[in-house]
Amino acid sequence: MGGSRGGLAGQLGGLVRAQPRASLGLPMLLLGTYFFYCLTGSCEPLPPAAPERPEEQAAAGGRAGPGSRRFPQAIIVGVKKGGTRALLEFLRAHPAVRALGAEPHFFDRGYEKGLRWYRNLMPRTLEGQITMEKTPSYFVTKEAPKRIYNMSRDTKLIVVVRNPVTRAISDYTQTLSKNPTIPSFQALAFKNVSTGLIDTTWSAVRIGIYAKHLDNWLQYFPLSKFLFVSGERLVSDPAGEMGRVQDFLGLKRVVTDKHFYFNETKGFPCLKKPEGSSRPRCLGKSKGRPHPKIHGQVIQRLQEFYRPFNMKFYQMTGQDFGWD
Ligand SMILES: Nc1ncnc2c1ncn2[C@@H]1O[C@H](COP(=O)(O)OS(=O)(=O)O)[C@@H](OP(=O)(O)O)[C@H]1O
Repeated sequence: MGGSRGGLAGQLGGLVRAQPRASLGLPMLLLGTYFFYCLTGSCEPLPPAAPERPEEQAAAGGRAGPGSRRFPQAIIVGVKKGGTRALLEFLRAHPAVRALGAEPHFFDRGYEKGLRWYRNLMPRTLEGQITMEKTPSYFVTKEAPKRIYNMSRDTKLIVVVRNPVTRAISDYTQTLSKNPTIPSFQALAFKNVSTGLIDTTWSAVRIGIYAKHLDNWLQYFPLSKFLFVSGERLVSDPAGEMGRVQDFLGLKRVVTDKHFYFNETKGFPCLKKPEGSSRPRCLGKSKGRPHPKIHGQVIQRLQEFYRPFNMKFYQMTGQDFGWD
């Protein structure tokens, strides 16, 4: 008996003695987990949640809307001045697409804020809906492919491309509108006007060397993850190009020619019923603005400069964009 009482006491004693170890061990484990969590950048304070759409707020009686915030399954990664805003707005007319309106610039300028911060920016989606965002500068950001791959290797990537010469002029037009005292287009485009040497360090020129940038992306993503949208066809045949985009995203072809009309004043296709509105709407004044007149010889020289890069790009993508 005594032995068994001793045994019981011993067992109890063992438990009692074991307790301080357990009570120290658990906080240590929690602390360790927390530090590991912080090291991965996940414990930073979250930004305010993305604003809900009015109809979501109403449906939830003024509280946070239904659905959940997810990482985008598809991103419009480029190119600047390619027609990325038009594509995003056309996609938003699809009920299964929820897209962030502003450009988050997460994978180029805001990566240190962490993936949770990024996800929290996204609009809420319901089952069957996809989340999207567009930031055209990702296409020329060295680190972007790796960062997006680390978020999800299944991310679908859309690139809207446009004749690199027209794209460069469009880019210059935008800079000029913000700063009217900048040098002329030709002064910036050439290193030496008399020899016709192009200045490839000027971003308006560099962005248009699509083959070089695509090469960087192909180190991480196979070609099957990309869709290349023709910026020219997005203007001349928006419904046709949108058909390809919806197929690529695995969506029903809901956005069709019935959604568009050509606005003569704007000189561009516009949506009959944009997202959240029953009235027709064209893109803003900064989209589709007149370009300054550039000398024919300057355009020709640039066209020559881009030709080999364009050929390489057609070869890489298996698509002839008809710029040459
Ligand atoms: N439907 C429609 N309406 C208006 N504009 C249209 C449309 N479709 C394509 N585009 C072309 O989009 C060009 C701007 O491209 P982005 O939206 O990619 O520019 S940005 O990088 O986001 O600043 C813009 O370039 P600019 O013409 O130089 O202004 C347009 O040519």
